[in-house]
Amino acid sequence: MAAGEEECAPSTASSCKPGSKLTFRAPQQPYTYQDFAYGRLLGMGSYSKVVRAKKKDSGAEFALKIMDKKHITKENKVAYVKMERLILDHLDHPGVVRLFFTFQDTHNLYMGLECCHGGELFDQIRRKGRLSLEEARFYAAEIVDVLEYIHGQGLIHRDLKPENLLLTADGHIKVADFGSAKVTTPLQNGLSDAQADDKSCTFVGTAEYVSPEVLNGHPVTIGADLWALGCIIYQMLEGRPPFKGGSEYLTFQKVLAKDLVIPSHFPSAAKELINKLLNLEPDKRPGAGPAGYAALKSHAFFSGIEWLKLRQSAAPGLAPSPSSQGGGNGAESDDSENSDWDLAHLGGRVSRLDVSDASSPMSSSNEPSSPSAVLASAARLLDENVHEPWQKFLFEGETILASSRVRKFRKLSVKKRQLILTDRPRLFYVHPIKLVFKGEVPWSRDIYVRVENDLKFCICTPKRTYNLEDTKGQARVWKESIEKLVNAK
Ligand SMILES: Nc1ncnc2c1ncn2[C@@H]1O[C@H](COP(=O)(O)OP(=O)(O)OP(=O)(O)O)[C@@H](O)[C@H]1O
Repeated sequence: MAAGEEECAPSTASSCKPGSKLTFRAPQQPYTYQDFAYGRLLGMGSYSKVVRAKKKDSGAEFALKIMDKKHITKENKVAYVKMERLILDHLDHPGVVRLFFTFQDTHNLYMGLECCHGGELFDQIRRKGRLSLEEARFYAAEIVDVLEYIHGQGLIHRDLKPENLLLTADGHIKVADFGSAKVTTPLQNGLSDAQADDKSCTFVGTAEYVSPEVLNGHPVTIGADLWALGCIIYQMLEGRPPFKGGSEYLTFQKVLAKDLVIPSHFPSAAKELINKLLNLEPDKRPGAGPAGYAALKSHAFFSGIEWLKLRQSAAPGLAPSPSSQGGGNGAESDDSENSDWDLAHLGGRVSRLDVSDASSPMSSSNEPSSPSAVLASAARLLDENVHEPWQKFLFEGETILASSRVRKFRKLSVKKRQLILTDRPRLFYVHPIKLVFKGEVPWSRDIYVRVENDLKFCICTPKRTYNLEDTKGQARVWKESIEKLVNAK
């Protein structure tokens, strides 16, 4: 079979006929993970790790998205992965993250993506508190520009949120994560939405950005992405999303009721646009009506935007991550001149940056050997406080590996708890003030952690899912810490 051609597997998510040949712009390559040197962890998704990687022979740099095959199968995400691969292969726009190649080995699937050094828009909002009108206008315009393209290609993203809007080193927006996308018109590569699990009427997306019609089970239209755009513009200007309850359920109630307060400091054009985008009727949102995108692009909020020169114009400056303060343009640190680009470099860092796990080919003899050694650093990261108050809950010889204050959600209640992970291993929570033992997450090799964003995460056990929020935004560190221990031999 020629490079770039792949046989269409019978179970593929696309509608192509089994046995027919697909030609990919981003071919499946015979690479192995040893063909790359690795830099820092760029991000964690619910079923992937994304790490900076450099091809050893060419020096070309990528964001390598690594997906554990077992996890994907267990989580029923096979269709999502295939969908994302086919869509990224098809899309060709400066505002969409480019896919260059894929490869696989026994444990993992890999996607070689264009690396977005500026990180997530989510982090820019968090670091700056809120964005200025000019910054918000620029980012919103770039999002509109790329949405017009995506919708014009017959696709609906369905999970637009600041975590999926990445930034290049010079601060331009790139949309990522097309795993939840819906195809409304079959693509040239044969992809249609004839997925086994037709998701057109099911809830897909993230609570804070999901539109009311999706919650009501109506078929999704491009209006769903325009609703999310309204939420994102609000969040850029205010620092938090417009609909946010104490739990997912309460967030949904706010969305359904359009329980919205637009802050008085918003300029009137912003207020008006947000209100229009958050119209309860999807086809009344600007961009979704008969006038198409012209109605959106000509709105007063975008006055002064030169739509055809957006990508050539100077983007807002990036706020650096706290760890890279003091140098550069705000793009994430660990630049190629200074970093080691090898596995020892990964293993030498705290577990947050250690993207390998014991069962994957990313494991290396350079890694600290004992789980405690790896996790000791994570524990420091999670909680600067001494572990003194929690000692009374430990068995003799038991050591705390990680501990931090969390909010624990169950049904409609929210409780403050201290979550504690030990080397036994044990994972339990206590009342942080009364110092009373409150419960334990039964430990098993089937535990895994789903990260929703920096704050929110779920610890999933075969019998129960624990919905938690780390008040210091260390959800990803919890995932790394717990799963590292689960996978430890
Ligand atoms: N090309 C890239 N360049 C830089 N960072 C990236 C890139 N792609 C992904 N990331 C980082 O990795 C994170 C997870 O990636 P992605 O959203 O694609 O994973 P996922 O498993 O599909 O996630 P989700 O849980 O949102 O479905 C992103 O939020 C981002 O921080």
